[in-house]
Amino acid sequence: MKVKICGIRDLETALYAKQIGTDAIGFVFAKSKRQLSAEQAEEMAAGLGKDLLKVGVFVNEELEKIESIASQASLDVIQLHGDEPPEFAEKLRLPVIKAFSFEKGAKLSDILSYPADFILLDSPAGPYRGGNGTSFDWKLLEKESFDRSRLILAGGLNKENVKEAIRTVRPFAVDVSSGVETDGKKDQEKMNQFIQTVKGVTKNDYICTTR
Ligand SMILES: O=C(O)c1ccccc1N[C@@H]1O[C@H](COP(=O)(O)O)[C@@H](O)[C@H]1O
Repeated sequence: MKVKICGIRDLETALYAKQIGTDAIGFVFAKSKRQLSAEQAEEMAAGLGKDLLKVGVFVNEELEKIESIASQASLDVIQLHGDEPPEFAEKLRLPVIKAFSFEKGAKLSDILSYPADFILLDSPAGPYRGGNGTSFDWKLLEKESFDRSRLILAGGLNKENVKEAIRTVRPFAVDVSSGVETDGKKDQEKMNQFIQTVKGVTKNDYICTTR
C-alpha cells in the first residue's frame, strides 16, 4: 500500500517523510492554508533528492502556470483537484492524479473513464477544494467491482481510521493531510504512526474477490 502525505511546507518535514518511508509528498499550489509558492517548493525539491515523488496539487489552474511550476519545482506528478475537463488533463506532460468528490449518487463509471493515471476519491469540498479533514462513506465503494490499481483514497484519514478505510475500499494508495497535523502543522509523531499503520496492513487484511 502506497502513501502520499500532502501539504508539506518545509524541508525538515519533507526529509522526515522520506525517512519514515512515505512514497509521495504533496505541495499545494491551490488556495489553501497549506499553499506554497513555486520558489518555496523549488527550495525543498533541491534539498530532497530524487527517490520521493513530488506531487503538485492544483485547483482550476492555467495549463501554462502548472507546466511552469512543475518545471521550477521539479514535480513528478500533477494532482488536479478542481473541475478540470478531460481534455485539460490530456495536455499535461507529467502523470496525472485526478481528484473527485465522492458521495451518494456519484457515478463511478463516469469518474473512472477520466483520462488520468490515477483517480483520487475525496469527500465533498469544504472551505477549500480539499484538505478539509472530512471523510466520505467508504461503504459506497465496498461492493463496487472495478480496477482498484489506480485508485487513491483520501479525505479525513488518520491513524485511527485508515486501517478500516483500506479494508473497506482496497485502494492502491492512501493520501492524508489534516490527519497528520496538530494545530495546523504537520506532526512528525502522527506522520510516523500513520505510515506504520498503513504499511502494517497486509493484503490478507483486505484482498477479496471484488476487484
Ligand atoms: O491539502 C490541502 O490544503 C488541499 C487544498 C486544495 C486541494 C486539495 C488539497 N489537499 C488534498 O485534499 C485531500 C484530503 O485531505 P485531508 O486528509 O482530508 O486533509 C487530499 O487528497 C489532499 O491531497
